[in-house]
Amino acid sequence: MMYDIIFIGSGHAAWHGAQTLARAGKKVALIEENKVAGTCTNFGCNAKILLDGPAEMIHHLHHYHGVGINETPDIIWPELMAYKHQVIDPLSDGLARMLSVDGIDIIAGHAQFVDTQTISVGQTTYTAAQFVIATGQKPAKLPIPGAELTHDSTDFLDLPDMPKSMVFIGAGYIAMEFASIAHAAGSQVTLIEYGGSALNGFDKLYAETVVADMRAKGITFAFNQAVSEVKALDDGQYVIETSQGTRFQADYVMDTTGRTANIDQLGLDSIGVAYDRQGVLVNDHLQTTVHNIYASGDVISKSIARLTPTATFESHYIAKVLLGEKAPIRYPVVPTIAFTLPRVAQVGVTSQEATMRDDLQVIEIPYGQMMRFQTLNDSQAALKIVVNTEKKLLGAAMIGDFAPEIVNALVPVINKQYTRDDIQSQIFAFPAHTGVVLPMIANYLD
Ligand SMILES: Cc1cc2nc3c(=O)[nH]c(=O)nc-3n(C[C@H](O)[C@H](O)[C@H](O)COP(=O)(O)OP(=O)(O)OC[C@H]3O[C@@H](n4cnc5c(N)ncnc54)[C@H](O)[C@@H]3O)c2cc1C
Ligand SMILES: NC(=O)c1ccc[n+]([C@@H]2O[C@H](COP(=O)([O-])OP(=O)(O)OC[C@H]3O[C@@H](n4cnc5c(N)ncnc54)[C@H](O)[C@@H]3O)[C@@H](O)[C@H]2O)c1
Repeated sequence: MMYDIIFIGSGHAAWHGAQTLARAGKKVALIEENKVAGTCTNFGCNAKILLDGPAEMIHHLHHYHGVGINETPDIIWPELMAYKHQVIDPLSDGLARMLSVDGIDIIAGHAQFVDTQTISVGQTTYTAAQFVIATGQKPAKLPIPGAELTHDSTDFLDLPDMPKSMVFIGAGYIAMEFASIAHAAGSQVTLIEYGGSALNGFDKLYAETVVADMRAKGITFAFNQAVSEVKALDDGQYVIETSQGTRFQADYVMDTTGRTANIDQLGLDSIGVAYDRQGVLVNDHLQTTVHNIYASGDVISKSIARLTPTATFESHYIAKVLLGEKAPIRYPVVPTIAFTLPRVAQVGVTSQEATMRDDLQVIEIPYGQMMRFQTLNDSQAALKIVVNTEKKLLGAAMIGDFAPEIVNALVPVINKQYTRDDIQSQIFAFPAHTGVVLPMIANYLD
């Protein structure tokens, strides 16, 4: 079969662009070896945020302990997991149906390049004028004895019962988010982190505040410890040893030490597509070292955050390029959120970066303290904003239960370089969190 464009993968890095191209009259196929719709929909964001819901609710209720609420409900994990299956499982077929309406073919199986115009799936070959590698990432496995005894994020999001105790190796996004969920669901949780801090990339103070909050709830952290071996005990538990000589014991061990590009057995070497340890190399048009082959999403070797919205942005951009766009890709600021309890978020220039530059100022706004009638006793809620000498917003870090909504509200303020008047000439609903924070920020703009 001859196509105009074949996407390898069917996640956000693929299907948005595929849809645009098909609607523009191109003959398009997606090749998918697992569930259609990729990681975010099936094994990532969507399932995660659904399972986090009751944990978030309990976290909110805690703010009212002693001031109107005295009991916290329990999470019935098997019931919640059944609900997750009910909501998440049909999404894949739903997307497949939607894509077929646009005339997009979905080919099931593992794709491997034969040459720069041909790809094989099992015994069948398909040709295309252009290809997009959108194969994402897979969970990393530590190269240690007993690695096969550890579990990954996909296993966690499918747990039929919540183990009594869990060890997370690492304290990045996945470990911190899942540890919060597991703890709320009754598990005794320990995180063992190789570095000296959690949530690298987020504001240091806010990341430390989240760790302190999690510790206060009873979650254990061990920093500066490299896990060296995992052993199974006869009673079904596991021992986790570190190079520093510390031993931990738990019913379930999660390897949450990062993710690596899905480029094995794709045949990249044979056709000359270059890659490094981070993924496929691309130019500023997302073109690989082979002119008719592009790459999109998590599989790219890039400094930009590997997130669903960035994968979606790249997918849209590639569709435009394949339809004649000449301009190089220009990323707007990328907001990112760790769905811990409390949440932390970051967009644009970080406060750490700003403190090293004379032309930037960091302003702290402890809005949780200032707006206690509204912030549900979430008194730690706070923002650090970065403004330049022209008093324009360049970045912001924040902590608090409503950080996900606030960070998104700040995206246009940064991208469109809003002035004070741009904000003050609009009416925002009150007492919504964004309706409080935006006018506060306006005071610091010109
Ligand atoms: C647990 C977890 C939680 C996350 N939470 C968030 C969040 O809250 N917010 C956020 O923005 N991001 C989140 N992410 C990141 C987000 O899921 C990814 O950035 C996003 O899915 C990337 O999309 P993609 O299309 O590049 O890759 P994927 O969605 O991984 O899609 C790649 C697809 O390619 C297929 N594939 C691979 N190799 C082949 C092959 N050779 N042949 C055929 N098919 C192949 C795979 O099966 C997969 O379906 C999370 C990730 C995880 C793991
Ligand atoms: N909310 C979100 O947007 C979200 C949520 C989950 C995942 N993601 C995506 O998934 C990616 C992967 O997440 P992740 O949490 O697996 O990776 P990560 O890179 O965020 O964190 C991995 C952590 O493991 C630690 N580590 C590495 N080797 C170790 C060892 N031997 N012993 C102990 N600790 C060790 C690292 O120091 C790091 O802190 C993220 O970078 C992001 O792109 C995003």
